[in-house]
Amino acid sequence: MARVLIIGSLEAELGTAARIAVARGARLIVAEGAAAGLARLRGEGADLVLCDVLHDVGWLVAQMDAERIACPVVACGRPDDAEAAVRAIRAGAKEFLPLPPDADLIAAMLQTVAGEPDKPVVRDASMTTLLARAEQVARADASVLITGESGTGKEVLARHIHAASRRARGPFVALNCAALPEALLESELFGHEKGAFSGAVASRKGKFEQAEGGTLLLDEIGEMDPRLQAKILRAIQEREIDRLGGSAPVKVDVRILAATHRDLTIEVAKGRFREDLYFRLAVVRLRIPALRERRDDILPLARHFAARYAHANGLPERGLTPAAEAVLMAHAWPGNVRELENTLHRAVLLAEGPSIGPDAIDLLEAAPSFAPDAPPLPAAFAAATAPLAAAAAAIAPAQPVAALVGRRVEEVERELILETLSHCLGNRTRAAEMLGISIRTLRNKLHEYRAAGVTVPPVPGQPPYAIAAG
Ligand SMILES: Nc1ncnc2c1ncn2[C@@H]1O[C@H](COP(=O)(O)OP(=O)(O)OP(=O)(O)O)[C@@H](O)[C@H]1O
Repeated sequence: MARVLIIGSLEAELGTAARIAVARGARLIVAEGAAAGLARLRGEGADLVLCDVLHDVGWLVAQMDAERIACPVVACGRPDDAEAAVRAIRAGAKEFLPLPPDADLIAAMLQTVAGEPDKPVVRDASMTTLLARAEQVARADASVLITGESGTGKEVLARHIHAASRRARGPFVALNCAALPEALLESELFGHEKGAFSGAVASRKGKFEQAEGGTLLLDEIGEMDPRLQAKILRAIQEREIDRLGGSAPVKVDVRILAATHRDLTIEVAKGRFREDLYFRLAVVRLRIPALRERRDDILPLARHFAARYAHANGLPERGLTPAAEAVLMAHAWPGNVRELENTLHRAVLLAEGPSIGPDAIDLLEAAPSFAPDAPPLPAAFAAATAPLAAAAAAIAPAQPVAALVGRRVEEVERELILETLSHCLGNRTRAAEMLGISIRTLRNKLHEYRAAGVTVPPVPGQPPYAIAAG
C-alpha cells in the first residue's frame, strides 16, 4: 500500500487527487504546509509527496536532501502555469501534476512509486513450484532469503510474499543495502535522533520503524558491512533496534525478507558474511532460476509486458509474430526478466503493423550492465507533462546527435553521468533517477571514474565518509 503525503489544502483540487489516491488503495497523510509535511516525513515516511506549488517545493526538496529523506516529490498546480511548473522541477520536484488531476495519472504514479505488485507471471514448472512454496511460507512469520541473478524478480517475489502474508495490510518497505555507504545505510535502517551527526537536524525513523507491522526487504544483503550485519542480527533476535544517538532501544514488529545475487554460503566461508546472521535469514531459502533456465516463462512474460506497455502508452494491444517469438526464445537473456521487459517495452514502441514482428525486437541495446532498474514512467505521465517538457527544452536545448558522431559511447556516457550529477548538486539518488539507471550502477561508474583519476562531484552535505564512499 503506497503512502502518499499531500501538502496543501484538501478543500482545493488537491482534495480530488487525495480521493483518487485513496480509491486506488493508497494510505493518505495530509500536511497543511511544507514544514508540517517535512515533520510527517521524518516521523512516518512516505512513498510519494504531492505538494501544491503554492507551497515552497524548493525548500522542502532541499531539506529532504539535507536530511537524506529519499522520496519523490511531485509538484501540483494549474496546467497553464508553466512557470511554476518549471520552477518546481528546477527546485528538484520529480514531476509536475496538472490539476484537476487525471485518475489514470494518479494510478500510474502510485504504480511507479510503490511498484504496486502484479502477481508474478510464471509458467515454467520450476517457477510454479517456487511460487507455491513462497505462498506457503508467506503465512508464517519466518525470515526468507531470496537468491537469484540480477533482474530475475527477487523483489517481485518479496512483494508477493508480503501480499500473501497476514501482514499484507501493513507496509512493505524495501531498502537496497548496496546503494548507500555504511554510515548512511545505518541511519537509513535504524533512524537517528536529533544531533546524532552533523546534518541530523531532527530525529527520524529508519526503515525498521517505517515497516512496523509489515515487511522489510533487505535487498543486496550480501553487500552489507559486517558491523551492520551484527546490528541486523540483534534487531532480528531481540526485536528491537537502537536509533543512532538514541538512549533507549525501540521495539519493532517487522518480518524480514532478504535478497541477494550472491551465494551467501561462499561469503560465509570467506568470512565476509556472519554465519549466525545467515542462519537467521535463511530459515526459508528461495532460489529464483535465471530466465535462461526457465524457458517456458519467456513467452508468457513477453506477452504480459507487450500488453502492459501497449496499455501504458495508449497503444492497441498486439500479439507477437511466430518469427518474433523465435527471436525471443533464441536469446540467452543475461539481464533476465528486466532485460526482457525493456526489450518488449521498446518493441511495443517500435513495432509497425497489426502485430509485433522480429524487426521490433532490438536486443543490441539491452546491455545488462546498464539496464535501468525501474520501469520508465508510464507514457500517460509524459503526455500530461509534455508542455512542461517543451518549456524545459526551451531552457536547455538538446545537443544535436550529429555533434556526437565520432565520439566513443563510453566517453559520452561519462560526460552525461558527470553532468547530470553536477546538475543534481551531487545527489546520487536524483541523478540515478534522472539517468534511468540504478543507484548501484551509478556508484560503480563513479568508482571507475575516480579510479581513472576523474574528479567526481562530492555528495551534498559532505560528511567525509560520504565523499570517500561516493
Ligand atoms: N515473474 C514476473 N512477472 C512479472 N514481472 C516480473 C517478474 N519477474 C520480474 N519481473 C519484472 O522484472 C523487473 C526486475 O524484477 P526485480 O526488480 O524484482 O528483480 P531483482 O531480481 O530484484 O533485480 P536486482 O537484483 O537487480 O534488484 C521488474 O520490473 C519486475 O516487475
